[in-house]
Amino acid sequence: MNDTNYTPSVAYLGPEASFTHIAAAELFGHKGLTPRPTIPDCIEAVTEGHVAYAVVPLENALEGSVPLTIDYLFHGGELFITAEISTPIGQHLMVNKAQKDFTDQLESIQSHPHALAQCHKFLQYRYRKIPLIQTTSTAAAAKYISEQPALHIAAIGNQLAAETYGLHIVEENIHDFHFNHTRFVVLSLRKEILDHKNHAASKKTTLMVKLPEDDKAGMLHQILSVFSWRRLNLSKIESRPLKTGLGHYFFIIDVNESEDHPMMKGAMEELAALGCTARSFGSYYVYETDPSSE
Ligand SMILES: O=C(O)C(=O)Cc1ccccc1
Repeated sequence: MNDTNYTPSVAYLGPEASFTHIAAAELFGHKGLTPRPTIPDCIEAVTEGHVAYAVVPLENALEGSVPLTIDYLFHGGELFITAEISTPIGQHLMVNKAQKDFTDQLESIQSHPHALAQCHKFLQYRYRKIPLIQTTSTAAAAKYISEQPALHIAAIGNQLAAETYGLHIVEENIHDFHFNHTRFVVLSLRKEILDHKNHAASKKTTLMVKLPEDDKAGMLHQILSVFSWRRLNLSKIESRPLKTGLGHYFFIIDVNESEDHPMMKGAMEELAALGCTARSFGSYYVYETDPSSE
């Protein structure tokens, strides 16, 4: 990103005109981007060395974490986060142009599960009886309906998808809450920090913390105090299943500091002394898209 002659290869959750595509293009430009049909395909493209980076959605302000990304990132354990970009998300209902006069006859509405969930109230009140069909991305839904002019189906996705696939927008901005932002992360096999020349950004570190096997009362409190007395601000803590048994969890902790900060080094040492396993997924810049594009 700093060297204008170098074009990294970047896999993103496609097809063309997905929200992830927009986020990836914002960070890397359009050269070198290659769509993959699913989040695991994006991640495998990196782990198998086909591309240098993958851009995938990690978390949405309305819906929370994207489970597939969390699963492959934290349970895979090979990758690092090298940058984050947070973008506003506007969801629109769209149909094939051949269907624009038949929107009262819809037989299904398709989109990524997060997009369907972001529009839950709209769908509940306006299209209560219409089956909702999950797709691998919003753009996959848009592309599919563009190929099916005879079917009474709609997709939920962004403006670019409507333009790219020549669709008719039935209703704009159908997401239930105005503040609908998604965090996308750039993953790499190498621990590095992507420095985007034009954007000011804050730095953050993502940790995966596992409690000791002989869990004791107050353990989570002790973990939090490791950060609090050092004045290390946390921007997220989330428990996720360890997948070893009911009630077994690990914690994803985001700290608003770089891992090479002396206080962070001390925090990691204290976590180890408490018997926790703490793995850093890297320190990285957090970029925001221009709010005027919302
Ligand atoms: O990138 C997409 O288009 C996706 O389907 C993932 C997604 C879904 C909803 C909001 C942001 C990203």
